[in-house]
Amino acid sequence: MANPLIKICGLSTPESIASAAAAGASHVGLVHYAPSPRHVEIAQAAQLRRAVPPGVKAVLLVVNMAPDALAQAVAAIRPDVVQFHGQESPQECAAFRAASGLEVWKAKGIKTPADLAEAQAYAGALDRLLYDAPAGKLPGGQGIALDWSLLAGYRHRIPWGLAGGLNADNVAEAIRQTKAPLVDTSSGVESAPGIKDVDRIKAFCQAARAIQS
Ligand SMILES: O=C(O)c1ccccc1N[C@@H]1O[C@H](COP(=O)(O)O)[C@@H](O)[C@H]1O
Repeated sequence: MANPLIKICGLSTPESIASAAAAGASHVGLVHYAPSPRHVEIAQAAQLRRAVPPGVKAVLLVVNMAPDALAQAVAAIRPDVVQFHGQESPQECAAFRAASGLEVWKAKGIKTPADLAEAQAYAGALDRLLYDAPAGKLPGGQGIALDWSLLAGYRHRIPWGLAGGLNADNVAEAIRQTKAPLVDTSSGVESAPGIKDVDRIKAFCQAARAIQS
């Protein structure tokens, strides 16, 4: 199995972006969602985006954002990828993808086999589906894992990734069970909500790459 891509999300300082890149992350995420402890304003996100080194993709995470506001945010930040993490429909994702020309991901909360089957309706509308635990108080960033056994052996209709409660201690097992081609973490590499920890980022990336089959 090839090494999975690694996304470290919820970064809010140039130093944490540099740490994630140095540790081997393929993607770094900026959260623009006011209720989140990882929220960054547009101007700050645009500055942080300039700190993302070549070869690492910048992901802008948004939740149910109005199309005009999203277009303005994208124009200012210039992300490589937009990750929708709310109730955005396949039609909305497809329309944004066609209009922006950007790579588009959509996170879906998965609790049952039916949820997983329903998520495949996004095939054709996206570049990647991201499976997460179902929304709680926040739509994501909750540190809660989904039941990985749901994904074991599943025939996905679209490129995908695994999010939700991943950390250095469990990511290897999550990859072993699910064969995830991309793993995504936020709260699992923090010392407190919104505060990224360089050593945890390093340990996560090492553990994600250590798996062989
Ligand atoms: O990180 C947040 O605060 C957040 C807020 C709103 C939507 C999504 C958010 N985070 C994303 O959720 C998944 C799982 O996060 P975790 O590893 O369980 O903390 C991931 O894609 C985060 O980027």
